[in-house]
Amino acid sequence: MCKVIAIANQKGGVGKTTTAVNLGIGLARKGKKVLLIDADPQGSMTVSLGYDHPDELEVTLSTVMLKILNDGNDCEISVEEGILHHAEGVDLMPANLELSALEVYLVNAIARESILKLYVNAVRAKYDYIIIDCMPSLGMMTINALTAADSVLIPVQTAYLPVNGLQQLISTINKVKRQLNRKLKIEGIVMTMVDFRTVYARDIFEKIHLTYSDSVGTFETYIPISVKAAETSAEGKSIFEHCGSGKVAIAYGELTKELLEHEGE
Ligand SMILES: Nc1ncnc2c1ncn2[C@@H]1O[C@H](COP(=O)(O)OP(=O)(O)OP(=O)(O)O)[C@@H](O)[C@H]1O
Ligand SMILES: [Mg+2]
Repeated sequence: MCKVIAIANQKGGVGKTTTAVNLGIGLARKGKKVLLIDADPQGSMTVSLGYDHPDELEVTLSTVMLKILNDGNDCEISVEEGILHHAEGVDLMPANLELSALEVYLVNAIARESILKLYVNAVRAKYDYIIIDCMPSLGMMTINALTAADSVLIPVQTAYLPVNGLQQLISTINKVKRQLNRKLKIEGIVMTMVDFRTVYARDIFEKIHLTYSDSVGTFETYIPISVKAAETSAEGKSIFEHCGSGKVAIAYGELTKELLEHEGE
């Protein structure tokens, strides 16, 4: 059975892409077959896996989504089309700027929220996990990701208390759940870039736990701040390859285990 997880938060720079890449590769290191889907026109996931010029890629997520939009249910999707195979054992459906044009196009399309889901359904039999890296907005691409997903994992940066933003995200998730995807679950909040040297970090950390651990769920594992994490995206590697003994690699290893425990594995 394949599980599809969207990594979402409309706030920018909270660690969505870093979490999607390292959780995906963490799962692959545990023997799982993993597809990473870059659903952000910035192509950060594509670049951080070492594909430095996403605009030169011939087939990307926007190519396959456009095909589905044009052909509807008659569309034949080849499971290999556009897929890149990364050296660390994950597959990637890349993205580039064309995805923002597609997002505009989606607004007037029939079944506009379910286009990514049709793609995911066509390829999911091949994988144990599909992880979708969302863009920092609650626009049509993120709605597509939430509609295609079984669960959503929410990275939250502990630099400030993100109450309003989180409420808005949770209410969007609930709306998608009511109207488009009844089975959507919240996998939990993961706190990222945690820096207990700052005055407020522990305070915010505890407040988030207190406020959300029952209602939404929070992961026990948190991701500490480290320059090593920032370096990996420039290297096209995971944190496990870049600095396997460091605290961020250990944390992403723990996060992977915690996620597998959700499945009872
Ligand atoms: N644990 C960490 N410690 C230090 N820096 C980190 C850590 N995790 C991520 N970063 C860095 O913080 C920046 C933002 O991270 P990332 O790109 O993963 O966030 P994002 O939520 O995907 O951003 P966007 O909203 O633009 O898509 C990047 O430069 C990344 O390398
Ligand atoms: Mg990102």
